[in-house]
Amino acid sequence: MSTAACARFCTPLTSGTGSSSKLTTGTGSGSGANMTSSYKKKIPSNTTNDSNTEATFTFKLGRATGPGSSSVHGRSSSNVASSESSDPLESDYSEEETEPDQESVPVQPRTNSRSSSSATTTTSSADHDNDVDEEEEEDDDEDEDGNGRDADDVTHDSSESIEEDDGNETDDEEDEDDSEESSSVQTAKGVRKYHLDDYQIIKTVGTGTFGRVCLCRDRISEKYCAMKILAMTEVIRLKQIEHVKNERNILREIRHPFVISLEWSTKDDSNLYMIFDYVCGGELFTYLRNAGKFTSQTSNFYAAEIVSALEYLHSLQIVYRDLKPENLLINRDGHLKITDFGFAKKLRDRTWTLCGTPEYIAPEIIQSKGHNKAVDWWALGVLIYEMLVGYPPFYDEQPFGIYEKILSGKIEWERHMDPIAKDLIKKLLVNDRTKRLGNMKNGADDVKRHRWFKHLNWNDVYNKKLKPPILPDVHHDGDTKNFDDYPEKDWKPAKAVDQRDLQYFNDF
Ligand SMILES: Nc1ncnc2c1ncn2[C@@H]1O[C@H](COP(=O)(O)OP(=O)(O)OP(=O)(O)O)[C@@H](O)[C@H]1O
Repeated sequence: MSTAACARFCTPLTSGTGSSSKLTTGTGSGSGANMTSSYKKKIPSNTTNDSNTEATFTFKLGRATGPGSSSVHGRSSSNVASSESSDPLESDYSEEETEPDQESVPVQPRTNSRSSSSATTTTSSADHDNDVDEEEEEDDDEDEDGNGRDADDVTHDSSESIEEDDGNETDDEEDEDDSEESSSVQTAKGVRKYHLDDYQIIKTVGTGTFGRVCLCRDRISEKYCAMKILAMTEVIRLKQIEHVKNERNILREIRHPFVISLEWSTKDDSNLYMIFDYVCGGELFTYLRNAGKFTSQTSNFYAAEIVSALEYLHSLQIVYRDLKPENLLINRDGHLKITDFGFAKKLRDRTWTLCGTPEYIAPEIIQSKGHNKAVDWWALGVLIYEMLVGYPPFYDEQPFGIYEKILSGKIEWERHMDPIAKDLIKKLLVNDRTKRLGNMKNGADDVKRHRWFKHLNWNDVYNKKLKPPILPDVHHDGDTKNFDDYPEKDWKPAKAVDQRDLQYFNDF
């Protein structure tokens, strides 16, 4: 999330940084959100372009990143998450095999507006050659990956993964200590008693729907960290309790070189806190908007690290559901860290929650068919396209228009696009998820064996042996130049919740 990323975590601000969005929940496909807000966002100066251009964004569903969009650099995308019940705990009813079309789906708009330098981010329509592809091209069936395997030849197996009865049940025992503002945690160096006061808050580096993310410094280890602060009142109001608990629970379970590491989490009467490693290079989104588009080689590097992470998450039956450049941070060493697990979910079967960001939503989510890890492979196809072209394949001013385009299966291709990358994108953006690369019998292996990745040694990818195409301009581990500035005085202390509401977070 970034500035505009005020979607799920919208701590009340008095002005400014994008969290003052007006959010109205609606029903239906998620296009009914009325969310208007605007703010100014400044792209950090040390990325590809050095100018600190300011741009104003309007929050709405969908992001202004389409071809020919006047604000092609900006993104006003929204996260959408469905929930129907008036019970704030029932923000995600996927455990029940609810008839999907019975759902009424209040929308959690996400406002990931982004700005970037106008000098470098204009997507030229001149090199955007509208060669409308009606799903298949003549050579498509002949396309084989490096191992002579054609995606469509792979045994189809929608292999639904297993959804847990309740993704939050497992932690009750361990959580006894975590219900206070301090807790003891076993670390590599022994047991450490953590306390919120151990962290000196330095600066806000990001905002979200329920709060903000701050750079802070651990007074004990002197390490820089990122502290995500979520106002409980907002989490309850937006019925995102289960999503937030999912996020914490899943993050506690996972460890991967390209996934953000959760160090500790706690709460007080007003807020939930999650402490992460601080990733000082900023968002991939910023680099992409400043560059306009990435080369095939650069896109390949980032895609490979994401494939490695998705394979890992899916092996744990975790579906991520929010893949997009805003949620990909670049570390000081140039490697990726996937952040924001607010929509991640442990699966036992399909899930029905409408969530994600319009441009990256898979058709089966729009159609309320129930979805599984295949949605992440779809989003990977969208992401690779966006990296190579500079804007997403399905774009419209309105979310409904985006959804129509996603369902139509039509993609416009640039004439000079790398044909091998194009082949992979086509095999990921397959509407029928049982035929989508990554979601068939061989899982992620089918993606890894695609010709676009054939030069890669996947162990080298995992071990960060590939040379990163971009090294962030960072002077020290606590450098914030790659993030926007947020007026700190705008932050009001979150209201304390009463004891009854506090119980919702007993196991946080
Ligand atoms: N570990 C981190 N290191 C550095 N910056 C971070 C880190 N985690 C998050 N950020 C910054 O804060 C922003 C918000 O974080 P995140 O997306 O996790 O919050 P969110 O509240 O879930 O957002 P949203 O409401 O869009 O879902 C990120 O986009 C990023 O710019």
